[in-house]
Amino acid sequence: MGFYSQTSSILSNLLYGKASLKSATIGNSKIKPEHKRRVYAAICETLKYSRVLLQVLDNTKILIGEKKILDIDCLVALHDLFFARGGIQHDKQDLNIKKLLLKNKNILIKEFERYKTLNNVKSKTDMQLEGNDKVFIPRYIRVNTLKASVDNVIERFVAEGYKYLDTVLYNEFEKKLRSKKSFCRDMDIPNVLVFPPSTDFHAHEMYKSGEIIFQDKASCFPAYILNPEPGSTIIDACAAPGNKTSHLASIIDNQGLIYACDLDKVRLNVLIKQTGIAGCTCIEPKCTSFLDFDPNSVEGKSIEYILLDPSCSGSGIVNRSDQLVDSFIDTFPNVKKITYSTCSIHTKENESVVENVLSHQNRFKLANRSIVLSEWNSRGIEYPNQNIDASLTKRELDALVRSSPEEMHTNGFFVACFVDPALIYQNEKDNIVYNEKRPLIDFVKSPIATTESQKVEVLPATNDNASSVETSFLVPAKTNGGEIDETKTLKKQKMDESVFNKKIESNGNSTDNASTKTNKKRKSGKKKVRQPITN
Ligand SMILES: C[S@@+](CC[C@H](N)C(=O)[O-])C[C@H]1O[C@@H](n2cnc3c(N)ncnc32)[C@H](O)[C@@H]1O
Repeated sequence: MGFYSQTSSILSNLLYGKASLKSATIGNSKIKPEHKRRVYAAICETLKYSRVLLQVLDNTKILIGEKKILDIDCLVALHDLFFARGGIQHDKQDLNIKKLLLKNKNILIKEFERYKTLNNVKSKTDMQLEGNDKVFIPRYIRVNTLKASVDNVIERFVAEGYKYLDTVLYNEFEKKLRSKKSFCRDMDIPNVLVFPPSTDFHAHEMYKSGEIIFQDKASCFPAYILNPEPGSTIIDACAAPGNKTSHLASIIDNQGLIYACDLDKVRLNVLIKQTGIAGCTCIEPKCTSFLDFDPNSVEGKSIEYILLDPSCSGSGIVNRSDQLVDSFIDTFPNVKKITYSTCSIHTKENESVVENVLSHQNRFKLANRSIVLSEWNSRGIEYPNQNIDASLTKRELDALVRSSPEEMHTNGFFVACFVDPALIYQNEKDNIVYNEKRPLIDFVKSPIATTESQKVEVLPATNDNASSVETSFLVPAKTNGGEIDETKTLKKQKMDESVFNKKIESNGNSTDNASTKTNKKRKSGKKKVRQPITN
């Protein structure tokens, strides 16, 4: 793996708030010991100037039309171009990044000089981020309402000596959650509690019993926005390790049916275990690509809601997300609402995907801001676009939800909500953003790879590492840079496969808990023996 690819992947984790500087560099076993200090120094330096680097890159628009390189991939090399004595490093790796920057070297330097003039920069220090620019991400806990009420959980924490603070807004978290033993209720998402970042509840009884779940606030957005009613039939399309699945189960109060699809058996195994601990009884796990779910089968026709939360950033999905969403939207006849979410901050994986979806089909429209976290201030952003006619309007951008560590104190996140106007209730029809003018463009579908290349390595499925599992999937998995040892991953999956199949077939304890039981919508009272669909 080249130096620039490796450092940019680490940088991306840091900017998303998914790792600390030390653990991502000095404590990172994937970096050769002799390179650790150099990587650490490069990251520190680049982070210091990240604001100006991003701004210059954005202003030059050199990434427009660039399919494989994201802005974050260029930051360390751009830092070297502007600040390092020898400029961009000479070696045989990272050719694409280097080619792009060197081809545009003059434009970049000119824009950098313009930035300095406009911002009255007198020395390098004027361009550095200040100490108070560092991000503050609290420890978020979702109360699992299948097992406990939020009031009861608050009471129990108070009884343990925690100080409950009333009505704290997200922009006051940093100021008010200074004391280790203070906490508050989140004002945006029901049943979410907010603690200081260093809080660790891994050993807490309420965590072990599944009454509280570690889930970043932004990761609660999709299920909350989808808001299915009890009795609904839902696909959680990229479900593992299952935080959003258990959130959906608690929203429908276990009444209904959730097909939880995931390609990765190991991760699906974690989902089965975790949703079992959480007391979910309305989940049917399927070890399959969601694209293999037959929309015209009886099951397919019953689907009303879809939560689509694919892997993003470097996992290879970047140029396919639009097609993935599109293939879902086109096919399921009775789907009325779909959320598309990513833990990415890149417009290519977010706003551009939404634009593509709206440009290639006519059935689904964007749900209006009024039903998509209307009070949330961080919305869709403008993005480099070659096709002005197709670009999202201000109202459409306003219908999208974004979140970032710096501004909103959560991990980086994005959500769009699509609705079928013909299927939603009459009184909800004002909640749609129509854009009649958008020209429809034929969608040329290219084959979608849905197998090994997307699989990511996970930790063993134990209750104790549930939060690490959350971290492991949030950390973008670079497949192109060799950060993941595919052979190891596959071996591990093979080993876990037999355990998984045994569990499914025998309807063992944890499987039982996670399986579909009483479902108001299902007429037959018979218990179905679930079979994983394998590819
Ligand atoms: C971002 S993670 C999902 C996190 C999950 N929604 C949660 O909240 O816990 C993406 C997941 O999508 C799965 N995946 C990727 N492509 C898929 C496909 N075509 N069908 C089903 N699952 C897929 C990956 O194995 C990975 O577990």
